Amino acid sequence: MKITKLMNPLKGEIELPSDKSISHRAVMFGSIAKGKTIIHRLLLSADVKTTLSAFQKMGVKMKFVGDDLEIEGSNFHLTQPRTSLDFGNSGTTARLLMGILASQNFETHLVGDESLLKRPMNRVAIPLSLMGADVRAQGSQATLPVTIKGGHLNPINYEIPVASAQVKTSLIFAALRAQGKSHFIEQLQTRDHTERMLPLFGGKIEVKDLEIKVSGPQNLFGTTLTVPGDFSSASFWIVATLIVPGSELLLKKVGVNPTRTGLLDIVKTMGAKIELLNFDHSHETADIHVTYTGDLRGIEISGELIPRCIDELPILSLLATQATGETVIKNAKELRFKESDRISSVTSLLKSMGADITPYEDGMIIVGKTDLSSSEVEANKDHRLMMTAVIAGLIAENGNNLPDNIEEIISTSYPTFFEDLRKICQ
Ligand SMILES: O=C(O)C1=C[C@@H](OP(=O)(O)O)[C@@H](O)[C@H](O)C1
Ligand SMILES: C=C(OP(=O)(O)O)C(=O)O
Repeated sequence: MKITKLMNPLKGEIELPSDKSISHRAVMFGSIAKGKTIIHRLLLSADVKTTLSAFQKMGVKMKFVGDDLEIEGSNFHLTQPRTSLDFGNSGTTARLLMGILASQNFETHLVGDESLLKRPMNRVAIPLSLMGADVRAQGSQATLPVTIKGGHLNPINYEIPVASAQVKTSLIFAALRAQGKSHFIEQLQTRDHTERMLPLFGGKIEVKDLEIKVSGPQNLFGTTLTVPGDFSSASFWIVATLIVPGSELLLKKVGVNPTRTGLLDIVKTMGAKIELLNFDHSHETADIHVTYTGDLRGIEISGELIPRCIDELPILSLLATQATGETVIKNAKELRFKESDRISSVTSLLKSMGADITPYEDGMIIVGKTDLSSSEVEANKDHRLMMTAVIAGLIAENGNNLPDNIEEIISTSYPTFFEDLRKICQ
């Protein structure tokens, strides 16, 4: 596929697809709760379909009624799947489900695609084993294929060594079924969708700054919930607006949970014109209005900001190529453990387009402003890298040549990405 340089600004509005992290959790909570859960606006991306199919294979009944998904919860009584569970490209499905499977009294074999097979699972395998689950995996990183046999769980006191919402959530799921009170400490605040959703299902959790306490065993009860628009998906259009001269977009009903919106703080500090309108407190959504100004400056992105923008760092790196001066991204080693090693994949993508970008062990330094040139983009199973390549193509002399299966890769999180792009191109 070829993406060509835009001659006109981006204009109009987009209603964002629903949030991937929240969709995964809504399906998981609905599947382990007792009774019926109704989910409005579930994201039907490849990763979320992976989560749906895993629970169906473990006996959970679900059906669509109109646009709503209705789940008949299992009350934590899942059944052993007849085949391996294939988690495809989805790290969230793999790590969170291991936390749920840790309390299930049967053995399950877990596999994934070539990208997921490389991603470390020891971050959940170690604490879940300490709680009593039997986890067998590959090598020192405990990569997939994993065999997990759950059962009786003990509570633990555990300082989570990496800033990871996936690890935190996996442990919360396990702690809900342990005999006693578990106590976790996070290194930095990561996305808190699980902590917010658990009480909606009747669960109890104590959260104070970076400390979390969960008593088990607890039962959960089905509920009705609506998934907000995905801020991470919105970030591609925010950056597109900020780099295509004359652009102006309204992004509607986007989730603006502060643990996710580091990119808003970052682009404001860089000098962007961006505002939140129509804030809806009950759903924590807002419309984001963003306007091109053209005079952005490089900044440092580090520390507590990193978990608040972890999935936005590829597209922020593109933005940095269009800002004056140096952008320094550090404390972001976690980028190396995503769908690709995002420090090296982002560096090679932007370098191939002529950017001044230097990779480091835990980040990158990008010096702008650079006129980007066209590139033959290599196929990569990383949806966020591929969306970054598309947006970069909108400003590159002669555009970008993209891999043929790019739509399929992007459907991991954003199945209507190209439809939305066409809507705002004039
Ligand atoms: O909990 C989640 O839904 C996610 C947490 C983050 O991963 P880590 O927990 O590995 O940082 C993020 O990168 C991923 O896209 C989704
Ligand atoms: C890292 C991501 O997802 P996951 O870990 O679920 O594969 C992502 O969506 O950028």
